[in-house]
Parts: sequence; C-alpha cells; structure tokens
Amino acid sequence: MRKIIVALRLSWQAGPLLTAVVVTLTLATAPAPVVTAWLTKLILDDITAGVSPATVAGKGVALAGTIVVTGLIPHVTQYVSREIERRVGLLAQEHLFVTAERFVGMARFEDPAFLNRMQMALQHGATTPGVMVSAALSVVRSVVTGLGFLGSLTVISPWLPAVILVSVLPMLVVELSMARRRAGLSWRLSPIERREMFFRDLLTSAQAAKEIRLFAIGTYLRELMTAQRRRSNRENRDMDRREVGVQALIGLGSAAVSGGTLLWAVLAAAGGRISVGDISLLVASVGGVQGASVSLVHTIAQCHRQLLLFDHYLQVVAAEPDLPVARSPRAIAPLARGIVFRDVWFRYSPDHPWTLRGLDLTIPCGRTVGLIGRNGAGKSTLIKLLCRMYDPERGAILWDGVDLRDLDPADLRARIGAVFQDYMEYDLTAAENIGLGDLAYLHDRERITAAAVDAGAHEFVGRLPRSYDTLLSRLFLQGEDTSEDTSGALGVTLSGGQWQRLALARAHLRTGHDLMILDEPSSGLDAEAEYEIHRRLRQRRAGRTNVLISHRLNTVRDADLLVVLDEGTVVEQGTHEELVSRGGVYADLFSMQAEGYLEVLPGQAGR
Ligand SMILES: Nc1ncnc2c1ncn2[C@@H]1O[C@H](COP(=O)(O)OP(=O)(O)OP(=O)(O)O)[C@@H](O)[C@H]1O
Repeated sequence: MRKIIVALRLSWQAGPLLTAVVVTLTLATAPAPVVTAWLTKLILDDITAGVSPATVAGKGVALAGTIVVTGLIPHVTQYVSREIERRVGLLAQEHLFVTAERFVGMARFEDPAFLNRMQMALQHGATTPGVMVSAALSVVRSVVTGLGFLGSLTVISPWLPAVILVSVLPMLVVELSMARRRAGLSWRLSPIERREMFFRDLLTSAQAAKEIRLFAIGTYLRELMTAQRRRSNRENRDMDRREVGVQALIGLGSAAVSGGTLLWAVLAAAGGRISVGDISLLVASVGGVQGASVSLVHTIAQCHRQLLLFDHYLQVVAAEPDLPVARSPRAIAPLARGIVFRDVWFRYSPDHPWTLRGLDLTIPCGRTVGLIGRNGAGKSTLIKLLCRMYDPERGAILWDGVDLRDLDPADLRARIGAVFQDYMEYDLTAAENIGLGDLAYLHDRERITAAAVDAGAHEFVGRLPRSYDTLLSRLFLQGEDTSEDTSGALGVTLSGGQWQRLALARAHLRTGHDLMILDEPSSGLDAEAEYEIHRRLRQRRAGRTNVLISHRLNTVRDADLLVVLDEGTVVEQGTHEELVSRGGVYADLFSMQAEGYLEVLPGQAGR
C-alpha cells in the first residue's frame, strides 16, 4: 500500500492539475457503457412495443451523444496522461540522481548488485507512477462499469451476476501469480541485459574500434552480445509459453459462460419470459462484466508487477550514503601541519585481499611527497582514501590531527586538487573541460586560459577550429546542429598527451586548495612537454603540499620526501640521496632506469 501511495504522490507532485483533470474525465465517462446498453435496450423495447417515433428519437439522440462523448474523451485523457508520464519520468529521474549524488564514496558504483538495482530503478522508477495513475483510473472505470452491468444482469435474472463472477475468479488468481513471476524474471535478467548493453557499447565505441579491428575480435564480441540476448529471449519465451497456455484455458472458460448465458436468454425470450431489449442488454452486460473483469484483473496484475519492480526504485532512493557522514562535521581549516596515515588497513571489500596493510605515513604540510612502487603496490588506492572515496577498515587518516571521517567530504575535497591516473575526457568544449575543475570559473575565460597556459595546453587549444569553444568529441556535433550537412559542426578529438594537459589545466583551475595530488600527470607527454610541465609544477608547488606519483623516477627525484610502497606498506622513505645511498628498492629501480637511458646512446659508447 505504501508503494502505491508513494507512486501516486509522485504523480500528484508532477502535475496536480493534470492529475485532477484525468480523474474527473475518467469518473465522468466510467458509466457510459452501461448507459449505452440501457438506452439500446429501451429503444429496442420501444420499437417492438410500437411507441411513437418522437419518443424513440429522443432516446436515439441521447444514445448518439453518449457514443460521441465516449469516443472523444479517451483521446483527451490519453493526451493528459502522457504529459503526466513525461513529468513524472523527469521527477523520478531527478530523485534517483540526487540520491546518487548523496553517495559520497565510490563503493556503490563498483557493486554489481547495486548497479543492477540502479538499472531497474532507472527503467521502472520513471514509469511506475504513470502506470499507477492509469491503473487506479482503470480500476475505477472497471468497477463502475462492472457494477453497472452486474446490476443490469440482476434485473434480467438474479443468478446471472453470481455465475459471471465465479467464472472470473480463477483469472484473477492466475494473473497475479504470473505478474509475480514476470517481476522475478525481470530482476533475474537485469545482469544479462547489462552485459548485453556493455558489449553493444563496446562494439559502437570509437575507443574500442581500433583494438576490435586489429585483433579481429568483432565477431567474437558480437557473438557474446548475441548470446546474452538469446538467453534473455529464451527465458522470456518460456514465460510467454506458460502464460499463453493458461490464458487460453481461461479464455475458453469465459467463452463457455458467455455462450451458455446467451443460449439461456434466447430460449427465455422465445418463451416470452424476457423481452428482445433484454437480450441486447444481456449481451452487452455479459460482455461488459467480462471485459471489465479482464481489464480489472490485468490492471491489478500489472500493478502488482510494476510495484514489485518499483521496489528497486524505492530501495535506491532510500539507500543510505555509502560512507558515514558526520552529523555535525568539524570545520576544515587550511592544512597547517600535515596529513598522517596511522596504521591504515584497507581492502575493497571483505572478499578482496588487503590492499593497504598497516600503512604509516606522514605528508608534511608545504612539502612534496613522491610515491613510488611497483604496479599494484597501492599508490592510487592511498590517494583515493586521501580524497575519502573509501574509509579505512582499521586505522585513521588525519588532516592536521582531525580524522577525515569527522570532516564534511565536500569541504575536504574543496581543499584538494587532483589529476587521477584515469582522468576523465569529457565530450564537451575545451573551455568546459577545464572549467569543470571549478564551476565558479566555468565562464571566466581569463582564468581558464591561465590554467591552460600553466598546463601547457594553451597553444594547441588556440589552434583548434573554434579555439576554447571547440567541442572535443567525435560522438556529438558542435552545438544543436541536427541537419544532414555536418560540415563545420564536427568536433575534434585530442591526442592522449593533449587530453592529459587538459586534465592538468582542470586541476590548476582550482586555486583555493592546499593539497595537490598528481597521479602519473605526465605519463602521456613527450619528453620536452614532460620537462616543461614538471618545471612549471615545481614552480607552482613551492610552499604547497603535493603528492606526486610517477614511475618515471627522474620526475619525482627532487621531491622533499620519497616514499616507496610495496604490498600496501611503506618499505623505504627519505630523500633521493638518502635512498640511493641506502642501496634498497629505490636505488635498484633508479639505477635500472638510469642505465636504460645511458644504453640508448650508441654514438657515445666508448667515449
Ligand atoms: N576498485 C577496485 N576494486 C578492487 N580492487 C582494486 C580496485 N582498485 C584497485 N584494486 C586492487 O588494489 C591493488 C592496488 O591497486 P592500486 O591501483 O592502488 O595500485 P598502484 O600502486 O596505483 O598501481 P599502478 O602503479 O599500476 O597504478 C591492486 O591489486 C588492484 O587490483
């Protein structure tokens, strides 16, 4: 019942006036079929009794009027209902995405069960309120029509309503059970549908197109996609088969009941016990009751199924934030002393191995810390925890002595600038790609340009067809252009290094932060650009707190503190000189890279 109320309330919120119009029109037209049947009966009885044409004509006009109104109003109702559905769809989608914004961490977006539920919520959350309004009205219509016809049948013979009602009951039971099974099937099929969607996106993605062609894996991926569709088709077909058999049996039963009552009516009229008009009323009433019952049962079954699916929407909307947010968070002040990782243990879920194992680390304020370690050592995980995308399972991360869990995540993040290893490439203009770093400056071309200059992006952006207003996308056309002639409207794509510079510019746009995190900020840059970017970064980072991750040790060697991670713990730390003289992991890695550079100078060999 709660679910029905929530769905109807959503519809009311979306359009109170429109909802009222639909309800009124439905209530006004619900008795129309019964009125039509009675007018027909009365006209037939008048004609057979030889009543004056003037009297019959009056009833004829009333009948014609009823028929016209009955034919017209459903179109108006349908139009208004569609508008309600559109508005409700928008509202439900808003609610869902507002909820998603409440998830301060990342765990929900990496949980397949939750993603399935989100997909179901997106599919059915928006449609359920509209369906419920239509269903509620359809129930009212069916009940009014059904009761009207049952009453009419009682006039002809008192046992007729009982016979018709008993014949309808099995239909209700069967339809409800089928609706439950349908809802269960939708839930079971959602992961299969998501997988199919994944392959579909892959096969139409420009990014994947190169590898798909080079490795000739298009057919293989297509077959995997088709296999998902075949599987869902098979399950849907099995369900359809089961349903069609049961529905045929029920249909047969209803037809037998109608046939039987009609035969009785014909015999009764022949025996003079009922009039010709009564036969017409009986035919209309039996059809009307059965039609109303079928519609009622279908509507109830559809609601039942829709409400089971709507449950996913309600669960998502009611989902608690994935990380606890302090009720009265401590105010965050600019970093004054430093950030401390104190015996931090972290794993992505209880089923995953530990990624950080009792990590102890201090990032002193105003200093640059270089994080080094093999692939999978836990460097990116560490910075995700620092931005509070996850919480440690044990231990704590302290910002000037305050546990990150006691701060408002939004306040914390406002103090951090970051370029992640897997930075985003937005299909938006160059200016927007930078401006997203701080929405307050989205339209401040001067600041955006300054950030681009800092990140070495200004020059190539200036050469783009529409400079900062160029759409960086091959998926969409520039502007709202939907015409066939796409000349001048096509966006452009950038090289990997150019995208990376834009990501860097995005981070530079934030000026209020006091911690800068750069995870492999120059991995895609050419040697000259890398040198230049690091020179600028060194200038910018003076006096700021920085965490720099890089596998290219020449770019981090001048950090104030180098920290070597291995299997989730700190195994070495110190300055470049200290670590080299210690002769440990860092010294090995550094000499390996240095040798590599020296060996590639054959012209200088033996000098
Ligand atoms: N979202 C995730 N869910 C589950 N496991 C993850 C996730 N992200 C990373 N891991 C695992 O955590 C470990 C550490 O990964 P992390 O990305 O922190 O390493 P890294 O030191 O940054 O490596 P690289 O140098 O390759 O970037 C790896 O074993 C990885 O498989």
